[in-house]
Amino acid sequence: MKIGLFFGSFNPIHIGHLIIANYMANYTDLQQVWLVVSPHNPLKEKSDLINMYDRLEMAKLATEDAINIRVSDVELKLPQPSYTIDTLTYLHEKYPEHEFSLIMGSDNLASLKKWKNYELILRDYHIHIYPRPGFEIQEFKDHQSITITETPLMELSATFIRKAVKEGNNVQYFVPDKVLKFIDGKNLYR
Ligand SMILES: Nc1ncnc2c1ncn2[C@@H]1O[C@H](COP(=O)(O)OP(=O)(O)OP(=O)(O)O)[C@@H](O)[C@H]1O
Ligand SMILES: O=C(O)c1ccc[n+]([C@@H]2O[C@H](COP(=O)([O-])O)[C@@H](O)[C@H]2O)c1
Repeated sequence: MKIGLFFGSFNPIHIGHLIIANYMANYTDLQQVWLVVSPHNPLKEKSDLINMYDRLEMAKLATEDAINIRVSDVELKLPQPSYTIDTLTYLHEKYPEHEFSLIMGSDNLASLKKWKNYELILRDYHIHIYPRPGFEIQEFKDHQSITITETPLMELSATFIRKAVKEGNNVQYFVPDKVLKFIDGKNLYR
């Protein structure tokens, strides 16, 4: 099966992520998208990161009824911080029957050279890029491993949502209802 891996902290998952996942899972040649919850992105501060089990749970709640979208907890069991090449190698060995590729925003493509063994990622895996405003696709544009998609965009960030919740603002519709209830029920991000 052709599976697109969408890595993120998902702190929390929001409709910006879900629009990308749905587009990739249902409008491209990918048959499934797996949301891979990263305990700790090697290039990000850990400061306002809530625990990985709550982030995993929210990703699952958000995609319970989704078509062709699954959530993977693989990085929760691997060493931290989570280097994408290590996760790809692990998945490739564990599921030889699947063909894995990556789903990545143009913001991440712009900093790909800082990733561990990025040349190996580019050599061995296909990458589906979606545009992020402010991050023009320049480098790697014509690389054989890169496909640029026309994904609809919703410019929302988890940072915006965390700040809004902290300030007592209403984030209904920015995250799915089940995620909103989970955040309220556990008093997260206050
Ligand atoms: N609104 C959005 N539209 C498209 N892609 C997004 C959006 N928000 C985040 N992404 C992408 O989703 C991936 C996972 O993102 P991540 O979980 O770090 O979320 P984030 O909203 O960017 O988080 P934060 O604000 O905490 O940095 C990243 O590659 C990021 O570029
Ligand atoms: O492998 C790396 O070196 C690497 C460096 C930076 C980011 N990543 C992964 O990319 C994913 C999305 O990154 P971000 O910055 O949008 O949160 C996240 O899950 C990280 O684990 C991976």
